[in-house]
Amino acid sequence: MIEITPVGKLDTTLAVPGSKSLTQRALIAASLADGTSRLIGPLASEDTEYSSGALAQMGMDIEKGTDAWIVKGQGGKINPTAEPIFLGNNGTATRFLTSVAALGNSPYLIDGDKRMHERPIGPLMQALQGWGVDISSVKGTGCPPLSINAGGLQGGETVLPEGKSSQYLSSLLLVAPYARKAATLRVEGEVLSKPYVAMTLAVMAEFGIWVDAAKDYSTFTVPQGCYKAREYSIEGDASNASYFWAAAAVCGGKVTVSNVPVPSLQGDAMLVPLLGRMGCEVTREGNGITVAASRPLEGITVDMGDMPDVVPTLAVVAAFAEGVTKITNIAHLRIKECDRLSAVVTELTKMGAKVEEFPDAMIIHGDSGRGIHGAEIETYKDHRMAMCFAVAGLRVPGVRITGEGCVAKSFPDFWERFALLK
Ligand SMILES: O=C(O)C1=C[C@@H](OP(=O)(O)O)[C@@H](O)[C@H](O)C1
Ligand SMILES: C=C(OP(=O)(O)O)C(=O)O
Repeated sequence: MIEITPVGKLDTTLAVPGSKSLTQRALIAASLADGTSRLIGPLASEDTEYSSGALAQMGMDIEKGTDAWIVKGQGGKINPTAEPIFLGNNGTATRFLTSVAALGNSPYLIDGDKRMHERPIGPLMQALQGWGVDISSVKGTGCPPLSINAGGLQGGETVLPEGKSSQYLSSLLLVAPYARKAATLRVEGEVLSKPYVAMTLAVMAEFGIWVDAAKDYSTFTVPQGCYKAREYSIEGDASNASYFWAAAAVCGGKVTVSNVPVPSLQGDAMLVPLLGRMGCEVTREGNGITVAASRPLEGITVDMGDMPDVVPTLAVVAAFAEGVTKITNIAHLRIKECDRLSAVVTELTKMGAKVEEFPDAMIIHGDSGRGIHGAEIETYKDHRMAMCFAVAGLRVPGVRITGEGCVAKSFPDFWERFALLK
Protein backbone atom coordinates (compact mmCIF):
# COMPACT_ATOMS: atom_id res chain seq x y z
CA MET A 1 0.00 0.00 0.00
CA ILE A 2 1.19 3.54 -0.71
CA GLU A 3 -0.09 6.70 1.02
CA ILE A 4 -0.16 9.79 -1.19
CA THR A 5 1.16 13.08 0.20
CA PRO A 6 -0.86 16.17 -0.76
CA VAL A 7 0.98 18.91 -2.65
CA GLY A 8 0.43 22.63 -3.28
CA LYS A 9 0.33 24.45 -6.62
CA LEU A 10 2.35 22.52 -9.18
CA ASP A 11 5.00 23.60 -11.65
CA THR A 12 6.32 20.44 -13.30
CA THR A 13 7.43 19.32 -16.74
CA LEU A 14 7.94 15.62 -17.44
CA ALA A 15 7.80 12.97 -20.16
CA VAL A 16 5.73 9.77 -20.11
CA PRO A 17 6.64 6.34 -21.54
CA GLY A 18 5.58 5.36 -25.06
CA SER A 19 1.97 4.71 -26.01
CA LYS A 20 0.82 1.17 -25.17
CA SER A 21 -1.68 1.20 -28.04
CA LEU A 22 0.79 2.46 -30.63
CA THR A 23 3.53 0.11 -29.40
CA GLN A 24 1.31 -2.95 -29.79
CA ARG A 25 0.13 -1.94 -33.26
CA ALA A 26 3.64 -1.18 -34.46
CA LEU A 27 4.90 -4.49 -33.05
CA ILE A 28 2.31 -6.39 -35.11
CA ALA A 29 2.83 -4.41 -38.33
CA ALA A 30 6.61 -4.75 -38.03
CA SER A 31 6.33 -8.48 -37.20
CA LEU A 32 4.17 -9.12 -40.27
CA ALA A 33 6.34 -6.91 -42.50
CA ASP A 34 8.93 -8.15 -44.94
CA GLY A 35 12.22 -6.80 -43.61
CA THR A 36 13.64 -5.22 -40.47
CA SER A 37 11.93 -2.35 -38.64
CA ARG A 38 13.22 -0.11 -35.85
CA LEU A 39 10.63 1.02 -33.29
CA ILE A 40 11.77 4.11 -31.40
CA GLY A 41 10.45 4.89 -27.90
CA PRO A 42 8.27 1.78 -27.44
CA LEU A 43 6.55 1.11 -24.11
CA ALA A 44 8.32 -1.49 -21.96
CA SER A 45 5.60 -2.72 -19.58
CA GLU A 46 3.84 -5.89 -18.45
CA ASP A 47 1.38 -5.64 -21.35
CA THR A 48 4.00 -5.14 -24.04
CA GLU A 49 6.03 -7.95 -22.50
CA TYR A 50 3.02 -10.23 -23.05
CA SER A 51 2.45 -9.03 -26.62
CA SER A 52 6.10 -9.15 -27.71
CA GLY A 53 6.56 -12.50 -25.96
CA ALA A 54 3.57 -13.97 -27.78
CA LEU A 55 4.83 -12.69 -31.12
CA ALA A 56 8.23 -14.22 -30.41
CA GLN A 57 6.47 -17.48 -29.51
CA MET A 58 4.93 -17.36 -33.03
CA GLY A 59 8.36 -16.97 -34.60
CA MET A 60 8.89 -13.20 -34.66
CA ASP A 61 12.38 -11.86 -34.03
CA ILE A 62 12.22 -8.90 -31.62
CA GLU A 63 15.44 -7.48 -30.16
CA LYS A 64 14.76 -4.98 -27.35
CA GLY A 65 17.17 -2.13 -26.71
CA THR A 66 16.64 0.60 -24.11
CA ASP A 67 15.30 3.23 -26.51
CA ALA A 68 14.46 1.18 -29.58
CA TRP A 69 13.40 -2.32 -30.55
CA ILE A 70 14.58 -4.08 -33.74
CA VAL A 71 11.88 -6.29 -35.28
CA LYS A 72 12.84 -8.69 -38.09
CA GLY A 73 9.50 -9.16 -39.87
CA GLN A 74 8.51 -12.64 -41.08
CA GLY A 75 6.34 -11.48 -44.00
CA GLY A 76 3.19 -13.05 -42.60
CA LYS A 77 4.70 -16.42 -41.69
CA ILE A 78 3.39 -17.59 -38.28
CA ASN A 79 5.20 -20.48 -36.59
CA PRO A 80 3.32 -23.21 -34.73
CA THR A 81 3.70 -23.35 -30.96
CA ALA A 82 2.79 -26.27 -28.74
CA GLU A 83 2.46 -24.01 -25.67
CA PRO A 84 -0.64 -21.90 -24.99
CA ILE A 85 -0.19 -18.23 -25.91
CA PHE A 86 -0.70 -16.65 -22.46
CA LEU A 87 -1.54 -12.91 -22.44
CA GLY A 88 -2.47 -12.19 -18.81
CA ASN A 89 -5.12 -9.46 -18.73
CA ASN A 90 -3.86 -7.73 -21.88
CA GLY A 91 -7.12 -7.18 -23.76
CA THR A 92 -5.50 -5.45 -26.74
CA ALA A 93 -3.00 -8.24 -27.30
CA THR A 94 -5.59 -10.97 -26.74
CA ARG A 95 -7.91 -9.49 -29.36
CA PHE A 96 -5.14 -8.57 -31.80
CA LEU A 97 -3.04 -11.73 -31.55
CA THR A 98 -6.06 -14.00 -31.91
CA SER A 99 -6.24 -12.75 -35.50
CA VAL A 100 -2.46 -12.95 -35.97
CA ALA A 101 -2.53 -16.61 -34.88
CA ALA A 102 -5.34 -17.25 -37.38
CA LEU A 103 -2.83 -16.43 -40.14
CA GLY A 104 -0.87 -19.53 -39.13
CA ASN A 105 -1.36 -23.09 -40.27
CA SER A 106 -1.62 -25.12 -37.05
CA PRO A 107 -3.53 -25.25 -33.77
CA TYR A 108 -3.17 -22.42 -31.22
CA LEU A 109 -4.56 -21.90 -27.73
CA ILE A 110 -5.00 -18.25 -26.73
CA ASP A 111 -5.28 -17.85 -22.97
CA GLY A 112 -5.20 -15.21 -20.25
CA ASP A 113 -5.80 -14.71 -16.54
CA LYS A 114 -9.06 -15.02 -14.59
CA ARG A 115 -10.25 -11.55 -15.56
CA MET A 116 -9.41 -12.14 -19.23
CA HIS A 117 -11.69 -15.21 -19.07
CA GLU A 118 -14.52 -12.71 -18.39
CA ARG A 119 -13.67 -10.23 -21.16
CA PRO A 120 -15.80 -10.93 -24.28
CA ILE A 121 -14.37 -11.68 -27.73
CA GLY A 122 -17.39 -13.30 -29.42
CA PRO A 123 -17.91 -10.67 -32.15
CA LEU A 124 -14.28 -11.07 -33.26
CA MET A 125 -14.67 -14.85 -33.33
CA GLN A 126 -17.79 -14.54 -35.52
CA ALA A 127 -16.04 -12.21 -37.99
CA LEU A 128 -13.02 -14.52 -38.21
CA GLN A 129 -15.33 -17.49 -38.82
CA GLY A 130 -16.72 -15.44 -41.73
CA TRP A 131 -13.20 -15.49 -43.15
CA GLY A 132 -13.09 -19.28 -42.77
CA VAL A 133 -11.28 -19.48 -39.43
CA ASP A 134 -11.97 -22.49 -37.21
CA ILE A 135 -12.08 -20.79 -33.79
CA SER A 136 -14.04 -21.52 -30.60
CA SER A 137 -14.26 -20.41 -26.98
CA VAL A 138 -13.05 -23.46 -25.02
CA LYS A 139 -15.58 -22.93 -22.19
CA GLY A 140 -18.35 -21.76 -24.53
CA THR A 141 -18.43 -18.36 -22.79
CA GLY A 142 -17.51 -16.20 -25.78
CA CYS A 143 -14.37 -15.34 -23.83
CA PRO A 144 -10.84 -16.78 -23.70
CA PRO A 145 -9.39 -19.39 -23.59
CA LEU A 146 -9.77 -19.76 -27.35
CA SER A 147 -8.93 -22.74 -29.53
CA ILE A 148 -7.91 -21.93 -33.10
CA ASN A 149 -7.23 -24.50 -35.85
CA ALA A 150 -5.52 -21.92 -38.01
CA GLY A 151 -5.36 -22.15 -41.76
CA GLY A 152 -5.06 -18.54 -42.85
CA LEU A 153 -7.83 -16.13 -43.87
CA GLN A 154 -9.90 -16.80 -46.98
CA GLY A 155 -10.75 -13.09 -47.36
CA GLY A 156 -13.83 -11.78 -49.17
CA GLU A 157 -16.63 -10.29 -47.09
CA THR A 158 -17.21 -10.89 -43.40
CA VAL A 159 -19.48 -9.20 -40.88
CA LEU A 160 -18.39 -7.87 -37.49
CA PRO A 161 -21.45 -7.92 -35.19
CA GLU A 162 -21.89 -4.97 -32.81
CA GLY A 163 -19.61 -5.27 -29.81
CA LYS A 164 -18.37 -3.24 -26.89
CA SER A 165 -14.78 -3.08 -28.07
CA SER A 166 -13.10 -1.39 -31.02
CA GLN A 167 -10.29 -3.91 -30.58
CA TYR A 168 -12.27 -6.53 -32.52
CA LEU A 169 -12.31 -4.20 -35.55
CA SER A 170 -8.67 -3.16 -35.21
CA SER A 171 -7.68 -6.81 -34.92
CA LEU A 172 -9.42 -7.77 -38.18
CA LEU A 173 -8.01 -4.75 -40.04
CA LEU A 174 -4.42 -5.43 -38.97
CA VAL A 175 -4.37 -8.96 -40.47
CA ALA A 176 -6.72 -8.44 -43.43
CA PRO A 177 -3.90 -7.64 -45.95
CA TYR A 178 -2.69 -11.23 -45.51
CA ALA A 179 -6.00 -12.84 -46.58
CA ARG A 180 -6.00 -15.09 -49.65
CA LYS A 181 -8.13 -12.53 -51.47
CA ALA A 182 -9.02 -8.87 -50.92
CA ALA A 183 -11.05 -8.52 -47.74
CA THR A 184 -14.21 -6.54 -47.04
CA LEU A 185 -15.42 -5.89 -43.50
CA ARG A 186 -19.01 -4.94 -42.81
CA VAL A 187 -19.52 -3.57 -39.28
CA GLU A 188 -22.89 -3.70 -37.51
CA GLY A 189 -24.03 -1.23 -34.83
CA GLU A 190 -22.16 1.63 -33.11
CA VAL A 191 -18.36 1.58 -33.17
CA LEU A 192 -17.16 2.65 -29.71
CA SER A 193 -13.64 3.96 -29.02
CA LYS A 194 -13.45 5.12 -32.64
CA PRO A 195 -10.10 6.97 -32.24
CA TYR A 196 -8.43 3.59 -31.72
CA VAL A 197 -9.74 2.45 -35.14
CA ALA A 198 -8.37 5.65 -36.65
CA MET A 199 -5.07 4.87 -34.93
CA THR A 200 -5.04 1.39 -36.46
CA LEU A 201 -5.70 2.78 -39.95
CA ALA A 202 -2.93 5.35 -39.44
CA VAL A 203 -0.37 2.78 -38.35
CA MET A 204 -1.35 0.46 -41.23
CA ALA A 205 -0.87 3.34 -43.66
CA GLU A 206 2.49 4.22 -42.12
CA PHE A 207 3.55 0.62 -42.70
CA GLY A 208 2.33 0.78 -46.33
CA ILE A 209 -1.22 -0.60 -46.34
CA TRP A 210 -4.00 1.85 -47.18
CA VAL A 211 -7.53 0.83 -46.20
CA ASP A 212 -10.67 2.17 -47.91
CA ALA A 213 -12.83 3.02 -44.89
CA ALA A 214 -16.38 4.40 -44.94
CA LYS A 215 -16.61 7.67 -43.00
CA ASP A 216 -19.03 6.07 -40.52
CA TYR A 217 -16.81 2.99 -40.17
CA SER A 218 -19.64 0.76 -41.46
CA THR A 219 -17.47 -0.87 -44.12
CA PHE A 220 -13.75 -1.34 -44.84
CA THR A 221 -12.06 -2.69 -47.95
CA VAL A 222 -8.52 -3.92 -47.36
CA PRO A 223 -6.14 -4.67 -50.24
CA GLN A 224 -3.93 -7.71 -50.17
CA GLY A 225 -0.34 -6.89 -49.39
CA CYS A 226 2.51 -6.97 -46.91
CA TYR A 227 3.54 -4.26 -44.43
CA LYS A 228 6.73 -2.41 -45.34
CA ALA A 229 9.46 -2.47 -42.73
CA ARG A 230 10.50 0.99 -41.53
CA GLU A 231 11.78 3.12 -38.68
CA TYR A 232 8.79 4.19 -36.56
CA SER A 233 8.70 6.61 -33.63
CA ILE A 234 6.12 6.08 -30.91
CA GLU A 235 4.36 9.02 -29.22
CA GLY A 236 4.24 9.39 -25.44
CA ASP A 237 1.17 7.67 -23.97
CA ALA A 238 -1.71 10.18 -23.79
CA SER A 239 -3.81 7.97 -21.49
CA ASN A 240 -0.95 7.86 -18.99
CA ALA A 241 -0.23 11.57 -19.48
CA SER A 242 -3.82 12.19 -18.31
CA TYR A 243 -2.90 11.67 -14.65
CA PHE A 244 -0.33 14.46 -14.78
CA TRP A 245 -2.62 16.90 -16.57
CA ALA A 246 -5.33 16.02 -14.04
CA ALA A 247 -2.90 16.74 -11.20
CA ALA A 248 -2.63 20.34 -12.41
CA ALA A 249 -6.41 20.58 -12.69
CA VAL A 250 -6.93 19.27 -9.14
CA CYS A 251 -4.02 21.00 -7.35
CA GLY A 252 -3.65 24.23 -9.33
CA GLY A 253 -0.47 25.48 -10.97
CA LYS A 254 0.69 23.85 -14.19
CA VAL A 255 2.00 20.57 -15.58
CA THR A 256 3.56 20.05 -19.01
CA VAL A 257 3.84 16.59 -20.55
CA SER A 258 6.62 17.06 -23.07
CA ASN A 259 6.16 14.09 -25.43
CA VAL A 260 2.48 13.89 -26.37
CA PRO A 261 2.32 15.86 -29.63
CA VAL A 262 -0.42 18.00 -31.12
CA PRO A 263 -2.04 16.56 -33.15
CA SER A 264 -1.74 13.12 -31.61
CA LEU A 265 -2.72 9.74 -33.04
CA GLN A 266 -4.23 9.04 -29.62
CA GLY A 267 -7.84 9.95 -28.94
CA ASP A 268 -7.16 10.23 -25.21
CA ALA A 269 -5.25 13.47 -25.86
CA MET A 270 -8.76 14.91 -26.23
CA LEU A 271 -8.99 14.88 -22.44
CA VAL A 272 -7.08 18.16 -22.60
CA PRO A 273 -9.88 20.21 -24.23
CA LEU A 274 -12.31 18.64 -21.74
CA LEU A 275 -10.17 19.99 -18.90
CA GLY A 276 -10.30 23.29 -20.77
CA ARG A 277 -14.11 23.16 -20.74
CA MET A 278 -13.95 22.65 -16.95
CA GLY A 279 -11.92 25.83 -16.55
CA CYS A 280 -8.27 24.89 -17.05
CA GLU A 281 -5.94 26.81 -19.34
CA VAL A 282 -4.49 24.44 -21.96
CA THR A 283 -1.54 25.37 -24.18
CA ARG A 284 1.08 23.76 -26.38
CA GLU A 285 4.69 24.03 -25.29
CA GLY A 286 7.20 22.81 -27.86
CA ASN A 287 6.28 19.24 -28.62
CA GLY A 288 4.18 18.94 -25.50
CA ILE A 289 0.90 19.99 -23.88
CA THR A 290 0.51 22.12 -20.76
CA VAL A 291 -2.52 22.15 -18.47
CA ALA A 292 -2.78 24.96 -15.89
CA ALA A 293 -5.47 25.74 -13.33
CA SER A 294 -5.82 29.01 -11.51
CA ARG A 295 -9.58 29.14 -10.79
CA PRO A 296 -12.28 26.73 -9.51
CA LEU A 297 -13.30 24.04 -11.98
CA GLU A 298 -16.88 23.55 -13.18
CA GLY A 299 -18.68 20.30 -13.96
CA ILE A 300 -19.46 19.33 -17.59
CA THR A 301 -21.66 16.89 -19.48
CA VAL A 302 -19.74 14.74 -21.95
CA ASP A 303 -20.15 11.58 -24.04
CA MET A 304 -16.88 9.67 -23.50
CA GLY A 305 -17.72 6.66 -25.68
CA ASP A 306 -14.61 7.39 -27.73
CA MET A 307 -12.20 7.83 -24.81
CA PRO A 308 -12.98 5.16 -22.20
CA ASP A 309 -9.52 4.99 -20.64
CA VAL A 310 -9.56 8.58 -19.39
CA VAL A 311 -13.03 8.38 -17.84
CA PRO A 312 -11.55 7.45 -14.43
CA THR A 313 -9.20 10.44 -14.71
CA LEU A 314 -12.00 12.88 -15.54
CA ALA A 315 -14.25 11.44 -12.81
CA VAL A 316 -11.61 12.18 -10.16
CA VAL A 317 -11.18 15.73 -11.45
CA ALA A 318 -14.98 16.15 -11.44
CA ALA A 319 -15.09 15.28 -7.73
CA PHE A 320 -13.10 18.48 -7.09
CA ALA A 321 -15.12 20.64 -9.48
CA GLU A 322 -18.18 22.76 -8.61
CA GLY A 323 -21.44 21.36 -9.95
CA VAL A 324 -22.58 18.30 -11.87
CA THR A 325 -20.43 16.26 -14.24
CA LYS A 326 -22.34 13.74 -16.34
CA ILE A 327 -20.28 11.16 -18.27
CA THR A 328 -22.35 9.14 -20.77
CA ASN A 329 -21.97 6.26 -23.27
CA ILE A 330 -19.49 4.36 -21.12
CA ALA A 331 -20.99 0.88 -20.70
CA HIS A 332 -17.77 -0.55 -22.20
CA LEU A 333 -15.92 0.45 -19.03
CA ARG A 334 -17.49 -2.65 -17.49
CA ILE A 335 -15.37 -5.04 -19.61
CA LYS A 336 -11.98 -3.47 -18.98
CA GLU A 337 -9.37 -4.72 -16.47
CA CYS A 338 -12.22 -4.54 -13.99
CA ASP A 339 -15.78 -3.18 -14.10
CA ARG A 340 -14.35 0.35 -14.11
CA LEU A 341 -17.73 2.09 -14.04
CA SER A 342 -18.70 0.42 -10.79
CA ALA A 343 -15.16 0.58 -9.38
CA VAL A 344 -14.76 4.33 -9.92
CA VAL A 345 -18.20 5.05 -8.42
CA THR A 346 -17.49 2.82 -5.42
CA GLU A 347 -14.09 4.29 -4.63
CA LEU A 348 -15.14 7.92 -5.18
CA THR A 349 -18.09 7.30 -2.85
CA LYS A 350 -15.65 5.93 -0.25
CA MET A 351 -13.90 9.33 -0.45
CA GLY A 352 -17.15 11.17 0.31
CA ALA A 353 -18.03 12.13 -3.26
CA LYS A 354 -21.70 12.13 -4.30
CA VAL A 355 -21.80 9.86 -7.37
CA GLU A 356 -24.65 8.12 -9.18
CA GLU A 357 -24.10 4.96 -11.25
CA PHE A 358 -26.18 4.04 -14.31
CA PRO A 359 -25.79 1.08 -16.71
CA ASP A 360 -23.86 3.25 -19.18
CA ALA A 361 -23.17 6.51 -17.36
CA MET A 362 -22.08 8.16 -14.13
CA ILE A 363 -23.02 11.48 -12.57
CA ILE A 364 -20.65 13.18 -10.13
CA HIS A 365 -22.09 15.97 -7.93
CA GLY A 366 -18.99 18.05 -7.29
CA ASP A 367 -18.74 20.59 -4.46
CA SER A 368 -15.20 21.81 -5.16
CA GLY A 369 -13.92 18.98 -3.02
CA ARG A 370 -15.41 20.30 0.26
CA GLY A 371 -16.88 16.91 1.14
CA ILE A 372 -13.93 14.81 -0.08
CA HIS A 373 -11.68 12.99 2.40
CA GLY A 374 -9.00 10.29 2.40
CA ALA A 375 -9.74 6.58 2.18
CA GLU A 376 -8.12 3.23 1.52
CA ILE A 377 -8.61 2.73 -2.22
CA GLU A 378 -9.18 -0.74 -3.68
CA THR A 379 -7.61 -0.90 -7.15
CA TYR A 380 -9.12 -4.21 -8.38
CA LYS A 381 -5.75 -5.08 -10.03
CA ASP A 382 -6.45 -2.22 -12.44
CA HIS A 383 -3.57 0.14 -13.28
CA ARG A 384 -5.88 3.02 -14.14
CA MET A 385 -7.68 2.80 -10.79
CA ALA A 386 -4.35 3.15 -8.96
CA MET A 387 -3.17 6.06 -11.10
CA CYS A 388 -6.35 8.14 -11.14
CA PHE A 389 -6.91 7.87 -7.38
CA ALA A 390 -3.27 8.79 -6.77
CA VAL A 391 -4.23 12.15 -8.27
CA ALA A 392 -7.01 12.54 -5.67
CA GLY A 393 -4.39 12.00 -2.98
CA LEU A 394 -2.46 15.05 -4.14
CA ARG A 395 -5.38 17.18 -2.94
CA VAL A 396 -6.67 15.49 0.23
CA PRO A 397 -4.66 13.72 2.96
CA GLY A 398 -5.14 10.07 3.80
CA VAL A 399 -5.53 8.52 0.35
CA ARG A 400 -3.97 5.07 0.52
CA ILE A 401 -3.61 3.07 -2.70
CA THR A 402 -3.68 -0.70 -2.25
CA GLY A 403 -2.07 -3.07 -4.77
CA GLU A 404 -0.09 -0.18 -6.21
CA GLY A 405 2.15 -2.56 -8.20
CA CYS A 406 -0.68 -2.99 -10.74
CA VAL A 407 0.60 0.14 -12.53
CA ALA A 408 3.24 -2.11 -14.14
CA LYS A 409 0.63 -3.13 -16.74
CA SER A 410 1.17 0.13 -18.64
CA PHE A 411 3.51 2.33 -16.55
CA PRO A 412 6.14 0.47 -14.50
CA ASP A 413 7.83 3.60 -13.14
CA PHE A 414 4.63 5.56 -12.54
CA TRP A 415 5.30 6.10 -8.81
CA GLU A 416 8.80 7.47 -9.50
CA ARG A 417 7.48 9.91 -12.11
CA PHE A 418 4.45 10.78 -9.96
CA ALA A 419 6.88 11.83 -7.21
CA LEU A 420 8.24 14.49 -9.59
CA LEU A 421 4.99 16.43 -9.22
CA LYS A 422 5.76 19.47 -7.07
O1 LIG B 1 -7.12 -0.55 -29.36
C1 LIG B 1 -6.52 -0.21 -28.31
O2 LIG B 1 -5.28 -0.03 -28.24
C2 LIG B 1 -7.34 0.04 -27.10
C3 LIG B 1 -8.69 0.22 -27.21
C4 LIG B 1 -9.58 0.53 -26.08
O3 LIG B 1 -10.39 -0.57 -25.82
P1 LIG B 1 -11.91 -0.68 -26.40
O4 LIG B 1 -11.83 -0.54 -27.87
O5 LIG B 1 -12.31 -2.07 -25.97
O6 LIG B 1 -12.69 0.42 -25.75
C5 LIG B 1 -8.82 0.90 -24.81
O7 LIG B 1 -9.67 0.74 -23.65
C6 LIG B 1 -7.60 0.06 -24.63
O8 LIG B 1 -6.87 0.50 -23.49
C7 LIG B 1 -6.65 0.13 -25.80
C1 LIG C 1 -8.37 -1.45 -21.17
C2 LIG C 1 -7.06 -1.29 -21.23
O1 LIG C 1 -6.21 -2.15 -21.89
P1 LIG C 1 -6.56 -3.58 -22.52
O2 LIG C 1 -7.95 -3.52 -23.12
O3 LIG C 1 -5.50 -3.77 -23.55
O4 LIG C 1 -6.49 -4.59 -21.39
C3 LIG C 1 -6.37 -0.12 -20.62
O5 LIG C 1 -5.14 0.01 -20.82
O6 LIG C 1 -7.06 0.67 -19.94
